[in-house]
Amino acid sequence: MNEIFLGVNIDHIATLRNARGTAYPDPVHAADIAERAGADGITVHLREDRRHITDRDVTLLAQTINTRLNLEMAVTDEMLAIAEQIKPAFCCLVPEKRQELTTEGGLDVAGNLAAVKAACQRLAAAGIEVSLFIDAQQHQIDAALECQAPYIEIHTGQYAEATTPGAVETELERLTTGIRYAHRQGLKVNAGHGLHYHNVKPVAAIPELVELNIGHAIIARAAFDGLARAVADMRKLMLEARFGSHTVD
Ligand SMILES: CC(=O)[C@@H](O)[C@H](O)COP(=O)(O)O
Ligand SMILES: NCC(=O)COP(=O)(O)O
Repeated sequence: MNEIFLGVNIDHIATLRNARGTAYPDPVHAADIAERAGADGITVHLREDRRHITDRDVTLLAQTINTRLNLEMAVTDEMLAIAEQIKPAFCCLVPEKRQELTTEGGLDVAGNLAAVKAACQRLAAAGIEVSLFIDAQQHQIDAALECQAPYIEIHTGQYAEATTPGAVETELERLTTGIRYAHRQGLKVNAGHGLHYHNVKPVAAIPELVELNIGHAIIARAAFDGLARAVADMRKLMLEARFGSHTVD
């Protein structure tokens, strides 16, 4: 049974900082705490409107973290140029609309094949591992294969927003089917969006998954329990789901 890795998204440390325009809390400090608490990677979403993570944050994180940086970004020349300059370990290409509160769905790779394929080639040429943030739909998975992206990240938002046990089960089955299909095609499969302490275990238990990227719920829990404890508790749940509770201290 393979390990399941935790990418901690620290966007909303920057949301709190930007709320007052202070220098604190600093995402660079948050990344250090998260890594020391067990994060296997740090994820940030550099949005076109810089509503939270800024270019300064991405530059300093790339220079200071000890694990690996996963830069989420839209498929634009501006962001591609930033990625080529920063050279994060990973770039996750995500859809973006200025008016959205948060990411609302997966990237339409199938409908934008030429642009996404060109972006993947540009990032690969810069030595960056590319992940495509997509819904668990076969045609999007097939399009990701056509772009020769080594990774995909399956959008778990609909699963997270399901409100009845039946809907949760239906969404989990849909995720599992897509993840298994993608894995069989040779893709490395991550997942994320909307995962929290009460819905993460069924997703973490899917054996074909490599990594979960989780942010909002961890940062929210950190407001009460501290960031180190919030990260450690999430990682413990994930490992329990994958390996059973007897193996996690
Ligand atoms: C792509 C994704 O699902 C998350 O990384 C999300 O985009 C976090 O950023 P926001 O909270 O600004 O949406
Ligand atoms: N790609 C998902 C991510 O990085 C974090 O999403 P969320 O946990 O903040 O919803």
